[in-house]
Amino acid sequence: MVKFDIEMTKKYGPVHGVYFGRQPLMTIYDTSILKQIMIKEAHLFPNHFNTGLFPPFLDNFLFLLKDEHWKHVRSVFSPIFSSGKMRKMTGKINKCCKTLCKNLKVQADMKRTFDLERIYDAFTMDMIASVGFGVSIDSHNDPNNLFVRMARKLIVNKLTLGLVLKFVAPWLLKPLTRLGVPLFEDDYIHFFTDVIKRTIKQKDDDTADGPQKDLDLLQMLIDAQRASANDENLKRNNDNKNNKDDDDDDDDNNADYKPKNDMSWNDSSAHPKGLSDEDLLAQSLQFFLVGFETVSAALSYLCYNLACHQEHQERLFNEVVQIIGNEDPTYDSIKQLTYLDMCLNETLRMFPFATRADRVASQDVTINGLFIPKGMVVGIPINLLHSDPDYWHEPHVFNPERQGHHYNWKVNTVDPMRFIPFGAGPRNCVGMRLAKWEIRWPLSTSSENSGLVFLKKPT
Ligand code: HEM
Repeated sequence: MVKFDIEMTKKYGPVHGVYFGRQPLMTIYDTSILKQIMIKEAHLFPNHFNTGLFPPFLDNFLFLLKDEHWKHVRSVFSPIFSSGKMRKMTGKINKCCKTLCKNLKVQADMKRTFDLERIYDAFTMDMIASVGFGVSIDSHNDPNNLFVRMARKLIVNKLTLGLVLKFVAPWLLKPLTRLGVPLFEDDYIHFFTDVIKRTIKQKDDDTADGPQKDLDLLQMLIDAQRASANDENLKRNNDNKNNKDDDDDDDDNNADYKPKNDMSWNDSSAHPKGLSDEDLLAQSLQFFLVGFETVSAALSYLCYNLACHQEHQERLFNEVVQIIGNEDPTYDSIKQLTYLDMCLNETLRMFPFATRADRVASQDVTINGLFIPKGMVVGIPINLLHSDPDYWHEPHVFNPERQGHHYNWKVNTVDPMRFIPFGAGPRNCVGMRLAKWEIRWPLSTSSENSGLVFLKKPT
């Protein structure tokens, strides 16, 4: 994709067009225009492009929601990723990391090469099951577990008759469904609906005995759903976001971004109160859809980079030993691992999972002299922005130092729009903080006693 973007940009300039099916798509490789689209004039580009490649029961997931519905669900959803809430998951995350270390040690003791990506894939599955749903599994050693099988079905999103029809002849979906033709696989939907119902029931039983200590995202989502059903609670929920205790770190690249006029998070007035049950189901399923491959791939790429660069790996190892030692990492101790953060950012620069982002123009608009018609999809070539040699010296070299303070893009050395692995503006990645913790945590656990694997440069 990046090769295609480079060739198109060379041939046709920083603004050029392609078609996605019948949908025209304008790729823009000009950071001053992108800043307007994603941040300053974000209210004119409020939505992502729906390619139509998801089954209908996933159309309600945040990434695809539009306008007021999106605004409402996001305002309910984003507080569950605050640092205060993350801290409450420490026990669960440490448990998954211990399972990971145990599995890595077994492989290392066998003294032969193994597929690290498969191990991180299983670890990410365990994390989502535990942090997302409060379900404790070891999917590396128990790949046939029902929860794992259902989650994988959801992630793989097999091409079904329904999906093909949704793309080429959507008007056929309703009559065929009425005739009972099986169009989509839906056993995993029934499975997760049942998990949610049981969690709600469990939650009601637990609250009768007092508040719970160890929370998972689904429980928080249910809390948020209930709170949002009542204006007073919703206001309190949103006020919490400004509470320093609850949200006290600056993981958010867009932390200084203040939503403009009608993009305000607190505006729930324009949408009916509460989250519907479909919203709740879709938002919990999205932990897999957007939180699985992204985290697993970033972890694997980070380890690949460290394997290829022993000097960086050793510096990171020393930092972990010095700050964490043989203790279990905590939210606050991991925050002190600045070199780890630099290595992660550099990895996300080189290998951004989302090679492209997009926005749809909600009306005719002219930005810096460029006319963008209503309905036009704007393509944002993240990979190209991260790898242009005019801005990143030797872009394909892993150089964590360039992510340090003296190089920091925040102090103008590099335009901030040239490092957007999680997107930018109000429509950026809502799970960014969780994602970064899920990646940093296992690497902070790799101290001697818990089975550090010293990686060898791949041959
Ligand atoms: C390394 C891991 C991840 C990367 C690189 C990543 C990247 C992205 C990107 C580029 C976008 C589009 C942003 C934009 O258009 O400006 C996005 C959106 C989103 N991400 Fe992530 N993501 C990651 C992990 C996660 C996780 C763990 C979750 C949640 C559990 C998550 C939830 C979402 C959601 C819900 C959206 C849509 C937000 C909206 O439309 O309001 N992501 N992500």
